[in-house]
Amino acid sequence: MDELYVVGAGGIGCAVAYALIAAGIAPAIVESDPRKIAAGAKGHLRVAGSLPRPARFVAFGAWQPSARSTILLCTKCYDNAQVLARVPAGATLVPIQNGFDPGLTTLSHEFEGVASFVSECDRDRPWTRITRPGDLHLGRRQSTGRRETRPQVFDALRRSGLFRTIEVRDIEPFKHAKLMYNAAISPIAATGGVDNGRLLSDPSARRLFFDLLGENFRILSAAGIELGRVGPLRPETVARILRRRWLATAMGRFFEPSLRGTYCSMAGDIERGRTEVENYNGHLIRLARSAGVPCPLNEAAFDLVRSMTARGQRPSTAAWRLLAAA
Ligand SMILES: NC(=O)C1=CN([C@@H]2O[C@H](COP(=O)(O)OP(=O)(O)OC[C@H]3O[C@@H](n4cnc5c(N)ncnc54)[C@H](OP(=O)(O)O)[C@@H]3O)[C@@H](O)[C@H]2O)C=CC1
Ligand SMILES: CC(C)(CO)C(=O)C(=O)O
Repeated sequence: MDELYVVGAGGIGCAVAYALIAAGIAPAIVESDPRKIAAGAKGHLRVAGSLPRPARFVAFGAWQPSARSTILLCTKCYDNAQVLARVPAGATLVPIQNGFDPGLTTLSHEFEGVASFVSECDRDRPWTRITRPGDLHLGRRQSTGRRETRPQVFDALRRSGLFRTIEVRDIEPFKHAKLMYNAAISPIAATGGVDNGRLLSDPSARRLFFDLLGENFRILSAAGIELGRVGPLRPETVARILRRRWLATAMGRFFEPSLRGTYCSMAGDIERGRTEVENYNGHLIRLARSAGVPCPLNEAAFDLVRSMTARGQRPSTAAWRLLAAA
C-alpha cells in the first residue's frame, strides 16, 4: 500500500489507527498537539481494554503527503481547511467525520466514512476509550459520479475487530442519518455540560432532545434526503416513535443505560472556542431554508452554541432555557 496517514489522534483517529495496526497495516498518525506526539512515541497508542501498540507519529508541521497517499481525515471539521491546504491533487482523501463541511465538499472526494461508536481520547495523549460500541460505515459519495478504485485500506478496517466496519454503496444516506442524531445530541449535551445519558433521564433535556430529533427528521424528509440505518432503528421508525411520546419515553428508559457515561465530541469545545455546530445544525438550517420548512429549534441551538462559544461560557443546564423557549 502507498503511504497511509490517519490525521488527528483523537477519539476517532486513535481508534481507526489502532484498528489498522491490529489488522497488520501501520499508518503514520499525523497530529498537531506536541504532547500527544511525545506521549505516543513514549507510551504507544492505546485503546482501553486492548494491548498498547507502537505507532509512528508525525507532527502536522512536518507532514508532506504525496499524490499517492491515502489520508483518513479524523480531525474536527473546523480544522479541515489547514489540513486540506497540505493535501496534493491526486491523493485519496477519506474523511471520517460528523457533519458537512462545504469547503470539503467542493473537493469532490469520492469516499467517506462515518462512525457511530463513541470514543473519548485523553486531551494530552493518544489514549482513547470506546465508551459505546457502534459501527464504521464506509462508502462512495455517489453524487460525485466518479468511479475510482476503492481504497485498499477498507479491507484492513473490515478485518479489524475493534468496531464493526460496514461498506455501503452510497455513504450519504448514512451521513445524513447520523446527522439527525448528532445534531440533536451534541448541542444539548455540550451546552448543558451533561453526558449523553442525561438526554434520556432528565425530563427537560429529554423533551428538547425528542423535539430536536423530530425537527431534524422533518427537515431531512422535506429536503428529499434518503436516510440509512445507523444503530438499531431506521430513522423513519424513530420518527414514528417520537410521535407517541409515551412510547418514546418508555423506549428512552431502555436505551438510557447504553448512553450513560458517554460524552459527545462537542463536549469541551464551547470553552475552547470552536465547535462543529456550523457543520451540524448550520447544515440542517441551510437544508430547511432551501426546502421552505421552519427550523426554530435548530436556529435556537445554533445561536446558543455560537453565543456560548464566543463568550467561552461554561456549560450549564440553565442554558437550555433558551432552547425551551424556542
Ligand atoms: N469522538 C467520538 O466519539 C465521535 C466523533 N465523531 C466525529 O469524528 C470527527 C473527529 O472527532 P474526534 O475524534 O472526537 O476529535 P478529537 O477532538 O478527539 O481529535 C481531533 C484531533 O485532531 C487534532 N488536530 C487538529 N488539527 C490538526 C491538524 N491540522 N493535523 C493533525 N491533527 C490535528 C486535534 O488536536 P487539538 O486537540 O490540539 O486541536 C485532536 O488531537 C469529528 O467530526 C466528530 O464529530 C463521530 C462519531 C463519534
Ligand atoms: C455520540 C454522538 C452521536 C453525539 O453527538 C457523536 O457522534 C459525537 O459525539 O460526535
